[in-house]
Amino acid sequence: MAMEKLVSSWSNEKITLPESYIIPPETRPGDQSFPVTSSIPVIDLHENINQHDTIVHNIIKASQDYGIFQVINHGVCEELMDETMKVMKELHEMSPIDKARECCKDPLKRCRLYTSSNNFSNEKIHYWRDAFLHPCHPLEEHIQFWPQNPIQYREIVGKFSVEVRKLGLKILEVLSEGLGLKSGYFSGELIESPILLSNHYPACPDPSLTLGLPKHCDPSLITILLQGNVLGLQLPNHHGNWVYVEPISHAFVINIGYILQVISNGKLKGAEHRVINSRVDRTTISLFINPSNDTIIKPETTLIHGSNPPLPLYKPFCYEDFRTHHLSNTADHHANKLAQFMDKLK
Ligand SMILES: O=C(O)CCC(=O)C(=O)O
Ligand SMILES: [Fe+2]
Repeated sequence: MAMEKLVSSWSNEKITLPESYIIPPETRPGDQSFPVTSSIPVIDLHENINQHDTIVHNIIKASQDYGIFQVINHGVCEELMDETMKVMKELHEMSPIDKARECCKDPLKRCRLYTSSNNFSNEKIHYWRDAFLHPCHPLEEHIQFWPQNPIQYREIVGKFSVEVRKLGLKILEVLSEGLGLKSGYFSGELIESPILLSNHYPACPDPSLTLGLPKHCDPSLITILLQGNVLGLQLPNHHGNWVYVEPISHAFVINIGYILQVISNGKLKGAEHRVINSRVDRTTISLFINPSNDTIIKPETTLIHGSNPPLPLYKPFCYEDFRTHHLSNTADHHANKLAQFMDKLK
């Protein structure tokens, strides 16, 4: 990708918004000031304070009702969270030339720096974000292709990826218990390819006209998000009105993705969300717990039997095919091709 296309490469000098970043009126955020919701559960994972059964109950209930919740006392070191955020901000603030050098070391191109939707040249409208992603497990296989600048990148982001992945697996274990699946259900190829992604939304001259990301549901089992302290992440409330997810210091936002929605045969709900831009920079870091490409995704048999009527809501599909549809969906959010793909499966 040409580095000059990154929003961060040109947005400082621009005073007016380029036409191609203006979202059509139907989905444009507009001038309204959105409320910050207080309904999304904040779950304390500290086992000495909360009974294990309470944690299982709260996580399952939040995943059924909202598909999203926040966790505190999650065991990831707060200092490491701050350092990782600092390193990521430094990375996005580097010059385009330095970013090109540091972010493109992987000959297989699994480390990727891109802007908008990853399909920039085919989009009608662009989103106001830059993104950097790479695989993060097993660490020794991938870390050699990560940036060497900022100087601490590999060390800090490596530690962070390991800890956050562990947290993700712990939450999946709680979910499997709550769904009545056997211990260790979420293992092997289902969780084999976690991706670390950092989104950077540079300060925007008019956040009422742009979007950082359109409405979508993550193509993961779950996503663990560190959203920093700037408002941006939104989801529809029970009335269908957009509300902000509250930034809570050192909490992680946990999203249920489409893949878990399918495996649970609709018992858990993938959370739809979008990102609003801000007049100040916003950087976020997500870890997506993803299956490997050739994994066949389908509703778990025991969960089909537990449904009423006991029918699968989704047909089996290959994760790689799903990813392809997901990417084209984000590129052209009017066509909503992913929704079509999911409908076809029913
Ligand atoms: O940056 C955020 O707040 C959320 C990002 C997101 O939804 C995504 O990358 O899928
Ligand atoms: Fe997302």
